Amino acid sequence: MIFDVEGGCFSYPSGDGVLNDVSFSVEEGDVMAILGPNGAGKTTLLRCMMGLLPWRTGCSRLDGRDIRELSAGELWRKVAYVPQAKGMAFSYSAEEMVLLGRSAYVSTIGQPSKADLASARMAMEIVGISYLRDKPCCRMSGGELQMVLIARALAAEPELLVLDEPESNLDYRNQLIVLDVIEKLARERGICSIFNTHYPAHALRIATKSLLMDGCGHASFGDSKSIINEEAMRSSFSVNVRIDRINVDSDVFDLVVPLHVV
Ligand SMILES: Nc1ncnc2c1ncn2[C@@H]1O[C@H](COP(=O)(O)OP(=O)(O)OP(=O)(O)O)[C@@H](O)[C@H]1O
Repeated sequence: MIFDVEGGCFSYPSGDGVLNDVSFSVEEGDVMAILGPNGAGKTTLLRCMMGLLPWRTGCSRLDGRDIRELSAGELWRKVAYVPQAKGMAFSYSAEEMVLLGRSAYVSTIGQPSKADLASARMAMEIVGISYLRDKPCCRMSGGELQMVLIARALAAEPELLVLDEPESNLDYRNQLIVLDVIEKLARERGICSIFNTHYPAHALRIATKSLLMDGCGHASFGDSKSIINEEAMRSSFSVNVRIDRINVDSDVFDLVVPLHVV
């Protein structure tokens, strides 16, 4: 699987250009982080790249084919979207919610098959939430719901997962669990993920590639360790940062410390 965007430009009818000539490419096993200040266009980019908003110029391609040429079924069998886990009014149980991820495979009048149920249960096992099977989504914590939404996306057996700020609103433990799941899916199953984040340290922790937006619609793309540097962070966020590394036992961690506003 190769997913790429070439020369993507977009502006809302109301205003200025939000995205100017954005290009990137990811493939099986990659994890890509999208970083940038508030309002830089991260969510807009996610929506444009999946075809939910129309590129003014440029295109998104899946395995070399412009996604506008693909049927909805062809696209959504390969790409799954994980929205932000903001409280949910649905009284569906976790299992029912995860089964919705099979909708690309179930006809509108059909019932989920045994294979659909098996896929849903496997997805819950992969993200470690089998114990939540019967819990109603409306009574879940943000962390539990985030994992259910990731499992729902996985139930579709996608090749590309697109996640909108998957670690926002989560405590330290749940942040690490979500990051570990994304990293493990890439490493063990080759599932590529693209995620928006406000945490550069998270990008350095799990993202092979990063796209850093500058607030004027432009973006730099490349290996995370080369893209996320002190100068680029200062230029993009107008904040001085210190990036350092620490060794803990045999692991190396990148620290990104915001120092002060420029
Ligand atoms: N539906 C819309 N109509 C018009 N302008 C919009 C719309 N949605 C977003 N915008 C504008 O587009 C710009 C980019 O918004 P977007 O939500 O993509 O930024 P973001 O980087 O995801 O921000 P944040 O980090 O705050 O979530 C902002 O100036 C925003 O006000």
